[in-house]
Amino acid sequence: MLQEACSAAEHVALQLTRDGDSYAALGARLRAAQPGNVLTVARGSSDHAASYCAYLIMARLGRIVASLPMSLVTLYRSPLVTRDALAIAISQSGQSPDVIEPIRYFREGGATTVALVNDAASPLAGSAEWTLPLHAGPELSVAATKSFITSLVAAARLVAHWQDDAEFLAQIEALPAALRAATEVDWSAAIEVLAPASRIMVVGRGASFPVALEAALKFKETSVLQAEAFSGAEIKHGPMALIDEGYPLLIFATRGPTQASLLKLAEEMRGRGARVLLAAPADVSERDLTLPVGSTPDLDPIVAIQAFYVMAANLSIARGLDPDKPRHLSKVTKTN
Ligand SMILES: N[C@@H]1[C@@H](O)[C@H](O)[C@@H](COP(=O)(O)O)O[C@@H]1O
Repeated sequence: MLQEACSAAEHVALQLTRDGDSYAALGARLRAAQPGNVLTVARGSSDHAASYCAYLIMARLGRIVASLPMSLVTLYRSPLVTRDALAIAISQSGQSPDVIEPIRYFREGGATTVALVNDAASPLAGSAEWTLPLHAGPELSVAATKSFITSLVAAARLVAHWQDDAEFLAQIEALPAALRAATEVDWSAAIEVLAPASRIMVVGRGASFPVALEAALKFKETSVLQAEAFSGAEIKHGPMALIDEGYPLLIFATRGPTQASLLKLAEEMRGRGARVLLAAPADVSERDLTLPVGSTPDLDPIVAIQAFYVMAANLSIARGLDPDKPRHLSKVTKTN
């Protein structure tokens, strides 16, 4: 896991040299077609990448995006309207029927279908009209790392080309260097707190919420740690009742409109006795962990999760586990 996570920068660099014409052609098609409905289809870590993709599309293009509810196509056989739709699937393996079947359904119904997929020979890759490979190389560890990071980058490229935004594209080009630097950040303070922990809340908001979801899944998969992700706006609507003395909270306070509210939340939760691990950029003096940044706040989550992955792999080992062999889990899980 650690090795694969640390190789993300080189795979992102490779991805950025590939498929530029396809992304540009897809961007032109989307600007011309102006899809009315946009939906994402993905599972596990890939679904968290899809949440980031949805955030970028909504924030930068103003299009409303929904995550296709599970089972609607595969089990309910619901007669979903496909006209004017854009369906985006994200997957490392491209194997799960509940990702493949909806993409086939939407394609047959005339929608624009896109697969951001690592295995370019997979059934998913063959099902979508537009297949954009992640170029993450073989990923052997059960826990997705480099495929997640390359999915986020592919999502950002898709949006940049859809917007035809040269500035955002240039900012994306700077990601490999930022990712390399992020592998060097020292998050050992988190390991000290979390090695003996039995539960944790992971908090993000806006662009950082997808990485909070991803971090919580990694804690479960590789550290057998009961972890729940919440938006900073949700904590007070119920979850806060769980907070008692020493309750661990990891907060991803990336830059942007939500940062101030997350810093305030950190202070308030400290006041209630929580053991807060505030991950924030270097200019935030009250941080516990330094969050590396990208060239623009919308790319910060990509760099943030890179720093987190290094810590998560080491935490798993500190807890006496093998991050590459989580119990009960498989690399490829086929659900329908
Ligand atoms: N244990 C793995 C997860 O880590 C992964 O995120 C999910 C989605 O996989 P894929 O991206 O291949 O569709 O499948 C499995 O359940």
